[in-house]
Amino acid sequence: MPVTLHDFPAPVDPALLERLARLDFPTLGHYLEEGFCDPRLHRVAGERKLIGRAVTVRITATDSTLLHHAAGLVGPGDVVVIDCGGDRRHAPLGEVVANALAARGAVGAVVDGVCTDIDALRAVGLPVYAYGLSMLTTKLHGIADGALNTPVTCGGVSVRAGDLVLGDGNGLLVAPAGRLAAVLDEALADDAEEPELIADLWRGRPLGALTGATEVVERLSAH
Ligand SMILES: O=C([O-])CC(=O)C(=O)O
Ligand SMILES: [Mg+2]
Repeated sequence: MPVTLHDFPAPVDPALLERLARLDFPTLGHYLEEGFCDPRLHRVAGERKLIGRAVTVRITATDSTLLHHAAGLVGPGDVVVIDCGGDRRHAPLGEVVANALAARGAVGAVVDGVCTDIDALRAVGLPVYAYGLSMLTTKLHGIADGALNTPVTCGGVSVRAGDLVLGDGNGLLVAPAGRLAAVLDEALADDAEEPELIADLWRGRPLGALTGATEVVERLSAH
């Protein structure tokens, strides 16, 4: 099986990125159902919010040769999404790969597996998401299998090169730009209204009265 190399995706509209960056990402959880990664795939390093364009790399369980190659091709705003073929034992990313990505302007990495060098990774500051940590790493075996920028699976979600990757301490969402753009106005409006909602709660208004839930429950329970 050969190694497959596809082109890098088109750039993402900077205005969309700028508006998404202002959003509290879990607000999207009120509007979307698809694209949320398995919550066990969590942030292990990099406290800042993650937002960028997916570059996908599929490697085999034990061999990260293609990832090392791809690390020299990524650019500003990229998020490297690494499909390890389901492996959760061999870490393909640690201090060196994280520095390689950060040095080229990449804004994050997502490993559908484990990563290593956790203390050094935290010092790099690049947001990294993984299922966990491991001392056992991948090697440069040069196995003739793997793909760059073809669809991969990450956290149970299908990821295409060019999808947007949004992450914070709550988890990860991967979606095409259009799907996010379609709900962004409403989500930003929700965020803007939230301080007033919370202030009303402290003024003594019940949550169900403010959201309409109490009226629904009364109707549903009426005989
Ligand atoms: O080098 C690798 O393939 C994994 C690693 O330990 C690092 O990135 O520091
Ligand atoms: Mg290392």
